[in-house]
Amino acid sequence: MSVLSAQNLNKYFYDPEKFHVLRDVSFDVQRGEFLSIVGKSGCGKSTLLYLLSTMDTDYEGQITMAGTTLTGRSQDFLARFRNEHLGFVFQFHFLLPEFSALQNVMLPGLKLGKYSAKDVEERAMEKLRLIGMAEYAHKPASKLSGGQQQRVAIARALINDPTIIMGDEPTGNLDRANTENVFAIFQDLARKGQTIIAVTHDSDFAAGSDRVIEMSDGQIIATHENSH
Ligand SMILES: Nc1ncnc2c1ncn2[C@@H]1O[C@H](COP(=O)(O)OP(=O)(O)OP(=O)(O)O)[C@@H](O)[C@H]1O
Repeated sequence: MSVLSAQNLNKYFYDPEKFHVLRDVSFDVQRGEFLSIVGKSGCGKSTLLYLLSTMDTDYEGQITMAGTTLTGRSQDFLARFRNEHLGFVFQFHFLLPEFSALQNVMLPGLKLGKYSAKDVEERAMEKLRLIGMAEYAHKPASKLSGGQQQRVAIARALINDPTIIMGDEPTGNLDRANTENVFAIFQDLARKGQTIIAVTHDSDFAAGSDRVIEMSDGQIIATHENSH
């Protein structure tokens, strides 16, 4: 079953001249699929992810996610939708340094307003356990290593049980050992049925996902299914 459908996405920048950055991009993502988006620097990967994340609404075409048409919706609607349905893992973790790992993971859960603070805390601990970080729950984020911080960022992305996890270079700032660790967490999540879409430059990361979309000059030029 398709959980995301992008239809004929076109996007232009006007800086300083009109630049056609996404050209008729269409694809579907199935529930539980682990999808990588690859391509040379500047081909439009991050721009595409930004559209899919509902953060950029200035485009042509249509995006449907979890049965909901997102194109043409108000900012309030999209903010609520993001909180409920999407989890984000970026190249830089953007944790609040003075807050503990647990508090950082809890924040989007408290913001959603669906569960009591006690329930959010229990859920946050469960997510930290899932990614092997429970023993660091009460440490300030600033006292964790880069790899540990990125794992906490993954737990934070999971707190509201998102329909889709979106990653923009989720291992881009990590050394080899931490890259492998974070990738193993993504694979484990995918095996458990989590839908993941990640932009990556890491060919090993892409090769370990279920399907790879390759972009060039704002277009999809190839799609490969990986057999594991
Ligand atoms: N706000 C903007 N205004 C004008 N041009 C932009 C803007 N953001 C990105 N671009 C241009 O759009 C193109 C696509 O950028 P994008 O960041 O999506 O590429 P990318 O494939 O993610 O690259 P990288 O792998 O280096 O992150 C590039 O040529 C970039 O210079």
